[in-house]
Formats: sequence, structure tokens, C-alpha cells
Amino acid sequence: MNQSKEQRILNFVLQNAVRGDPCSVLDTIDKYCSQKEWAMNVGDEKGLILDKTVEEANPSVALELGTYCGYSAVRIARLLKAGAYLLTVEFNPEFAAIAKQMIEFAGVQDKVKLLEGPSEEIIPQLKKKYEVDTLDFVFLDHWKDRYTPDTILLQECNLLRKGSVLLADNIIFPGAPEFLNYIRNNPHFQCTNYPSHLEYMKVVDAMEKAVFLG
Ligand SMILES: Nc1ncc2ncn(CCCCCNC(=O)c3cc(-c4ccc(F)cc4)cc(O)c3O)c2n1
Ligand SMILES: [Mg+2]
Repeated sequence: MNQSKEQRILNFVLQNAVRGDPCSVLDTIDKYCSQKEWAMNVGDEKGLILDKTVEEANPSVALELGTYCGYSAVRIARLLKAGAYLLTVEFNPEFAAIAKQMIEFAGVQDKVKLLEGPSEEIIPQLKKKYEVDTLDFVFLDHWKDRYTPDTILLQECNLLRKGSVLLADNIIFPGAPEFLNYIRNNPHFQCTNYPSHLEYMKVVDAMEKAVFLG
């Protein structure tokens, strides 16, 4: 059976990146996806916005919704301080298997816990099953029409604290208009927009940061 694009991306990393070097894994994925096959990784341009937001938040506990091949999980995990960790949620088993290998090859597996399943099922389990108190940072990069219901769910499950930072990908393309309307009109969030471009393309995109005010 011929390989999936995601398997081809992983194979290119296994053959061309340096094991245990997260930056070489990120550069290798970006090289493949800009030169050979486009894929929906956050990419190098929006990745810099993600880096700065994570460094500023300096989270002890981070959550990512939508792992895909593990590019942003590696990107986030490489910046986490000792003892800090990332929980990343992916419901596609094939993508989860690829991401697991990508995370291990990059050498950040001790900082990343990959949870397989839909966000709407996983989020309500975070406190009891995964022993989370509150989340310091959340990266939303899954179904764009789940950004709003999952942000509401995070609040309902008391997973946000004053200062928790949410960062959402694809605000312009494919777009999350309903989320933008919800979060910008919600007095419990302080929002900042970061104009950018769709990964590996000249198409305009943006990220939105929303700090929970409690
Ligand atoms: N609930 C739940 N829980 C857990 C989950 N795990 C996965 N999923 C499903 C996520 C499915 C993928 C989400 N990501 C995107 O759709 C996406 C698309 C583009 C894009 C596409 C076509 C174009 F022509 C241009 C741009 C670019 C991006 O940067 C994107 O992030 C889950 N859902
Ligand atoms: Mg995205």
C-alpha cells in the first residue's frame, strides 16, 4: 500500500535530520514541506510567533489541540524548562503514530505526553485522569469550529487560571471567524492579533493570542 504524505515527511526526517536535535527536525520538516509536499504544520514563520508566545508564557503545563505530525509539539517542547511538560491531543491514529516517532526522534519525548482522542473527550479528563491542575499555555490548531466550544469547555472544567495564555492558529486561513468573534467580545480575555502567512505559502493568515483574565 503506498505511503501517506505524513509517512513520507517522517521518513525524510529520519533520513535527513539529526537524532536528538529538535531544531534540525523542524528545519527538515520545513524544507520538505516547502520544497516537496505542502503540509499543515504551523511552519517557520508562524512558528516564530509560537516560540515568542511560549517563551513569554514560560509554561509548566502546556496543552496542544491537534498534534498532526508533531511539528509544533517539538517546537513547543524544545522551549520548556526542566520539569515542564506538554500534553498534545490528536484523534487520528495514523497521525498520532507518526507524531510519536517524530517526537522521539527529536529527543523531546520526556517532555511530551501524546493523548489520542477528540479534544471534547480529553479536556474533561485532564484534571482527574491526567492530574492537571490548571493550564499555563494552550495552542489551538485542531478543527477550526472546535476552537470556541473547546475554549468554553476549558473554562467550564476550571482548567484556566488568571494569566493562562491561549494561542490560536489559522485565524484568517482556513479561518476561525466564530472564535474570533467570541474571544474578542469576551471581557474575560485580553486579545492580541499577530498577522502572518499560511505555512509555506504567500497566502495571508494570522494567529490570535488570548490571555485569560480570570
Ligand atoms: N476535536 C478534535 N480533537 C482532536 C483532534 N486532533 C485532530 N483533529 C482534527 C484536526 C484536523 C486538522 C486541523 N487543522 C487544519 O484543518 C488546518 C488546515 C490548514 C489548511 C488546509 C487546506 C488549505 F488549503 C490551507 C490550509 C492549515 C492549517 O494550519 C491547519 O491547522 C482534532 N479535532
Ligand atoms: Mg494550523
